[in-house]
Amino acid sequence: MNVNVVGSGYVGTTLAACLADLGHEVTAIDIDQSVVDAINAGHAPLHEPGLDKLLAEHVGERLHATTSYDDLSEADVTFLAIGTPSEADGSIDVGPLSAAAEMVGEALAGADRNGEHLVVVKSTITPPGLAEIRDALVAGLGDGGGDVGFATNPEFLREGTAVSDFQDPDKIVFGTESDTALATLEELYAPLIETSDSLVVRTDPATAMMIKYANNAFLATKISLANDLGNICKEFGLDAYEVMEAVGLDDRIGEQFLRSGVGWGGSCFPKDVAALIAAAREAGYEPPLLNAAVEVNDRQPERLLALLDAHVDVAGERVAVLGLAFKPGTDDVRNSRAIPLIEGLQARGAEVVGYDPVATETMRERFPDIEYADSAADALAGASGAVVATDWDEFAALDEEFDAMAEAVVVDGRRIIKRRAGITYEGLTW
Ligand SMILES: NC(=O)c1ccc[n+]([C@@H]2O[C@H](COP(=O)([O-])OP(=O)(O)OC[C@H]3O[C@@H](n4cnc5c(N)ncnc54)[C@H](O)[C@@H]3O)[C@@H](O)[C@H]2O)c1
Ligand SMILES: O=c1ccn([C@@H]2O[C@H](COP(=O)(O)OP(=O)(O)O[C@H]3O[C@H](CO)[C@@H](O)[C@H](O)[C@H]3O)[C@@H](O)[C@H]2O)c(=O)[nH]1
Repeated sequence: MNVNVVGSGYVGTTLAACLADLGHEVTAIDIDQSVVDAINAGHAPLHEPGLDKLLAEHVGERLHATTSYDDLSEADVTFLAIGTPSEADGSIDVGPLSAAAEMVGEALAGADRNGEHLVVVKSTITPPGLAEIRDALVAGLGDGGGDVGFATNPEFLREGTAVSDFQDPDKIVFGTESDTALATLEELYAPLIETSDSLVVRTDPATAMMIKYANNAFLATKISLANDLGNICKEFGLDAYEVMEAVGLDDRIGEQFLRSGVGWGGSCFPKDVAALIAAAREAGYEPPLLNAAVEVNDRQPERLLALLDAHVDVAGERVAVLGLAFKPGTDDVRNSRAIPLIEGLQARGAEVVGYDPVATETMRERFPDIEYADSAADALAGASGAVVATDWDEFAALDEEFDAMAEAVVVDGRRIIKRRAGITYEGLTW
């Protein structure tokens, strides 16, 4: 099939590359010329393992990128993969997605088309917010929208494993309101459905989006519960990892997303949980459990710093922050737990030095004035304390690097550092 993907961020670029890999002709559209240039040069505009390889394989063949909406109507399907960032009250800013929907409508209006053109919302948007996107599309179409369909197809990929998550998902959710739209999405995904064990969920557009929010709310709350229990374990002098490993053996609970520590960050969990709370509140319901999940998460960085305070007064001292990305495998620092840690250290008068294997430049945009080291060893040299915000594998191998610290106090927010003689080691929940 012939497909447009509007928006070439983490989701859009992965979607475009993976659809090309499934055999479709794909046009990636983004308003950012540098993003388009990177894709056309066969490079991912962001750090995502496996994406460069797919782009190099398909760019110039079945995949190309452009800033122009002019030829959009030649495709059968247009995905919207635009960001839906948070507003101050937690609700999402639908402006960019709305604008893109209207631009798609305008590009489709009156154009010669081969049967129904399906516009699919891939972005995460609350069920009540969906109407605004449809309205924007209809406004763009004007009188020319007779055979344009509207659907949702929420995305469940994780950053750092986006390509493999897309290629082998647990489930694929189609939110459609006509047989034609459902048939189009099933044809598009057919190669993937045939080759993977993915379960297909067929529902309406709003329910599909609620599934996405419920999924993320459940996972974020699961981690917060692990953190709440982990904090209790720490007070009792027990190891939360030993406890939760055993708890996870229960099939009804499952072993994943029970790793306690400095909490959940990233572009999705904080934003999506906040958006669901805001939309529920707007609809007249205040969700106590989701509010508590956020509260537990917000407190973890300060609990970590309190453990550091118990061993060293960091005012005027050099303190290393190991890991800046919100999780390993990505250069994304959106809502990274490293951010409140850096802010907390700065508030204590510490001289912060950050290190991350790939996220230094993205964090530099957020904190231009702290020092950035080229290696964990350089960050630790002369430091009077170290805090661990990201569980990059390379941190597990750190050993004699701690000997170069002025005071070897290490507070681990991710249980990645090996305890050894000569360092004062504190785990957040163990
Ligand atoms: N990042 C994830 O892991 C993930 C996973 C699942 C779902 N989502 C959801 O998917 C959506 C996209 O997330 P993302 O992280 O890929 O966003 P992103 O911010 O990385 O990328 C968005 C892209 O859209 C482009 N853009 C903005 N307006 C445009 C327009 N009018 N026309 C064309 N391009 C335009 C931007 O230049 C940018 O490159 C969000 O709703 C997010 O919640 C994200
Ligand atoms: O046991 C765990 C698991 C994760 N985390 C943290 O939780 C955050 C999110 O991790 P993860 O879910 O792996 O990454 P994301 O890329 O944010 O993916 C989530 O958000 C995406 C965007 O909506 C969804 O598509 C995915 O299904 C969902 O897992 C990170 O800060 C992790 O460090 C923990 O603290 N403990």
